[in-house]
Amino acid sequence: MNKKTLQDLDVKGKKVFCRVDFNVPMKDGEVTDDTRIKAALPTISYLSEQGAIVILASHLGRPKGQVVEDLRLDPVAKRLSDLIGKDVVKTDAVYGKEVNEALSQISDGDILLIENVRFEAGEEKNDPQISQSFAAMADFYVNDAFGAAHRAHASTVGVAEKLPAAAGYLMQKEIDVLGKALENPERPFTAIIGGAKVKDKINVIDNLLDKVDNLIVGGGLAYTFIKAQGHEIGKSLLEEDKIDLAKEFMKKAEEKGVNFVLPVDAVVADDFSETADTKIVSIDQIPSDWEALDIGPETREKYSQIVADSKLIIWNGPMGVFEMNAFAGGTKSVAEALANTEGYSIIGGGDSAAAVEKFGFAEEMDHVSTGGGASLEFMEGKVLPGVQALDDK
Ligand SMILES: Nc1ncnc2c1ncn2[C@@H]1O[C@H](COP(=O)(O)OP(=O)(O)OP(=O)(O)O)[C@@H](O)[C@H]1O
Ligand SMILES: O=C(O)[C@H](O)COP(=O)(O)O
Repeated sequence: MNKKTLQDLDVKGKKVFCRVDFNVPMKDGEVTDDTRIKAALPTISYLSEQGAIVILASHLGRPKGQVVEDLRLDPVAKRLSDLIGKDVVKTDAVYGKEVNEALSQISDGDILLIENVRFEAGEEKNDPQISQSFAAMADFYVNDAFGAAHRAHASTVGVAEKLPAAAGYLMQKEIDVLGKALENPERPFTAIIGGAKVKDKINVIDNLLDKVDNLIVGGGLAYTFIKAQGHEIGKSLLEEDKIDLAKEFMKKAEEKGVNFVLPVDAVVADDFSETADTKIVSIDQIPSDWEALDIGPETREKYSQIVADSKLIIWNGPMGVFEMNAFAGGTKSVAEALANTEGYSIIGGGDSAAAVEKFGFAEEMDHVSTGGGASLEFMEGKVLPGVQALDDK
């Protein structure tokens, strides 16, 4: 990475405003998945051990500039404190008198978490007044929030422009792993793209077709491609206006010598429900009033074999409606293949990360990105504003 990192800052006795992505799932006031908090610990511990005063900032949910009681960061502060084995001071304000008072009472090495930055309307607008308030609190800015690096907000971009700004360890690792994979891949390089909508994955597929040896498509978006091949897909997910684009992608793959792989069979259901009647059919035999909700056994076998034969695999988006047990088998098989391959396995965040976690394979993966939208935009080849705003080396 060509950006400054923690090693470039002398933080002893200084205040560091550190943006993290603590946008974690919560239920009844408890953090239900602390993956993102754990992922930020190396940076937080390092800053604290170096004797910096660590001012942490994060968003949680989308409160849209209002105070939403359920989106306060107190449960996060508690979990962080348990994980790091140290008190974490939490303020109810994002900036201002309360935060300044708290800061005046803490010592080098201490950690303070300000309130959900999205309680302030100016955060998402990258309002210069808010970023100035953040900058006024500190001597340095560190961004460790890879998951929010695709957002150009006051706490991710504005403040970075007002202070000496460097990447934290998590940010550095995410950019290094994903960047290296896309720029200088070990081959065979396989991308597996799933999920629901072609329109959300257009730029990812387009960018990956320039880089991969195998492009595997699964999930709901596969059926627009199956339709483009001339097969009937019954009531399966279809984006009619993307059929021509699907044809273009298949043509581009052929021209580039990319092995473009689509399902050969599917689990079809007579209803979008856990209790629907289901059967396995060949991909050209989808009944007109049924819908394909998972890849079939032959497809699973085929995809798993390609994964086993690859040196590098990047996966984004589930193979079926994995939230329902009846249609989770395809996603589980692919997750298992990634867990078992000798190739380097990268999970592109969001639903796919949730799926590998659900099936118990997360530990087996080489890299599970903490970014959902951010990893997707990175794979699209976009420059992430939160990274761009950091100081060059
Ligand atoms: N065959 C299918 N028919 C309908 N929906 C499907 C099918 N396969 C997968 N899905 C649904 O796709 C959804 C995920 O799609 P979406 O495009 O939102 O995810 P994603 O954003 O690609 O995932 P990620 O968060 O990993 O980037 C899941 O909720 C899943 O149930
Ligand atoms: O969960 C995420 O993907 C990040 O925290 C970004 O959240 P956002 O989509 O609400 O900006």
